[in-house]
Amino acid sequence: MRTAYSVETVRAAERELMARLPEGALMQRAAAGLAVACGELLGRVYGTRVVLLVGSGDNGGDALYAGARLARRGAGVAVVLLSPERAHQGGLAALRAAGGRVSGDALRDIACADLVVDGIVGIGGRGGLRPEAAQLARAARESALVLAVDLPSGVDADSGEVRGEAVRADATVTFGAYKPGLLVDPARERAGALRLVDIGLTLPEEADVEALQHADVADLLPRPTAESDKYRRGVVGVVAGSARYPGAAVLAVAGALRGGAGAVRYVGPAADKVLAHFPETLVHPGPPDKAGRVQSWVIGPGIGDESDALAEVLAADVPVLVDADGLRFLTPRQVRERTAETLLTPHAGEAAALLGRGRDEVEAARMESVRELAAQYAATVLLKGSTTLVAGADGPVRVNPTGTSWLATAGSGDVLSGVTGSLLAAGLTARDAGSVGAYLHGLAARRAAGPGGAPILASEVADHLGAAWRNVTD
Ligand SMILES: NC(=O)C1=CN([C@@H]2O[C@H](COP(=O)(O)OP(=O)(O)OC[C@H]3O[C@@H](n4cnc5c(N)ncnc54)[C@H](OP(=O)(O)O)[C@@H]3O)[C@@H](O)[C@H]2O)[C@@H](O)CC1
Ligand SMILES: [K+]
Repeated sequence: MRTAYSVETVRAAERELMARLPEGALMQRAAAGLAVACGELLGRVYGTRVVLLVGSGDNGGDALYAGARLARRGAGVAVVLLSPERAHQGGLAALRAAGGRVSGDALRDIACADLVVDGIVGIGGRGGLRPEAAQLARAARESALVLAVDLPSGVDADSGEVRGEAVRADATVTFGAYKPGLLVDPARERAGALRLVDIGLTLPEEADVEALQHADVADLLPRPTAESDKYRRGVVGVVAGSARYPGAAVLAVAGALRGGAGAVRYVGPAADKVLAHFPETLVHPGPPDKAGRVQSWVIGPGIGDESDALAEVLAADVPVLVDADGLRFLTPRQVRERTAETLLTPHAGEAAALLGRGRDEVEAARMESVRELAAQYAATVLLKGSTTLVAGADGPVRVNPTGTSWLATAGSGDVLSGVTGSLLAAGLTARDAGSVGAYLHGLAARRAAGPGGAPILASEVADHLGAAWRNVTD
């Protein structure tokens, strides 16, 4: 599991450790790790040109000490001081002693640099870059590799929000723990390749944000045993599609058949189309409460105005996943009254409608939005997007690390609903089903898109779910 911790938690852990170590020891650890990462990014150190952008805090201190190490190994190091009178004095002295110099012409030095190190601001930052820093960051981006110290300056460490301009880095070296913003867009996209330098912090067991990795997913995936039959493995009921949108039914069933449940029961008007594609489906014209037993329901993709079916499904005492059209008729009260789990899977536009705000506001503040929805509905919420998030009423927010922008294609959400609902039927909690479903779905899309990337169909994502599953468990 990759974990991330809020600034408050990281600061508390730092204080606790600093009290036990000689002054400056933590910064030296950070700087040593940073210098190694700079060397690796450059390929060689001797004879290279490095520019440090240094702000008024300890983030700049890290950059200065790392710069001193690089200068001692033969790099030409120039520092641009954004706030000369407040720069870290010890770091500046160390850089000078190692042969580094203060830049007299920032833009010219940046134009000749091989590497620009962004030590403008770290976890003490507020808001986007100030104008002078923004200009330097743009220049750096145009002419050199950019490595961010702890965080790309200008991004919010806790939420991943970018309010104004921010550095766009090729790589980010972060200290002690990943910060939530490094895993969540829009900030994640500014961070480039991530590297964690261990500085010896002791962190709480429960993280603020976590991202499943292959091994975590392999542990969570349902596995049939010798005693399993199709009913014991779970039956997922799918209420999807309509005369107008029969394809949504086919795609949701395509996902559900590959999500680990023993059987898929389709309920709705597109049974013929579903059977034509997947003869293994059990079908029923409805209503859902007459369709037979299921261990979970998926409702919503392409159902149009079928609000009666929604009320019936929500009245069932099994986990329910509500997606797409199903979200249009949902009230917080209906969900809060349920005893079994509910998983809502909106994209940003649907989340915005549920929250009564603009889509852009949700995109800009994804973490806050998903947490707020989960609290309002007392449900688990999977917010789809470039970094899909899964949040419950409490506990860490899960970030999906396997997403790809090729997934932004019609019908891919229907496939996700199906596979995730199937995992619910197989007995996973809503948090696990949501995060495992998103993980497999993302991997399947990457496989469908191929190594170089290419447009994909939602049905191809479904076709690759089996390969994604094997990829995780092999
Ligand atoms: N603690 C430790 O043990 C360790 C800490 N470590 C390192 O320290 C970093 C945290 O250092 P920090 O607390 O000094 O804050 P930091 O982020 O450098 O800057 C804050 C200053 O920036 C300014 N400022 C604010 N917003 C701004 C903006 N948008 N644009 C421009 N400037 C802005 C603001 O000053 P202002 O101008 O507002 O008065 C404020 O004073 C951390 O990220 C890690 O790298 C490592 O060495 C490991 C050990
Ligand atoms: K930084």
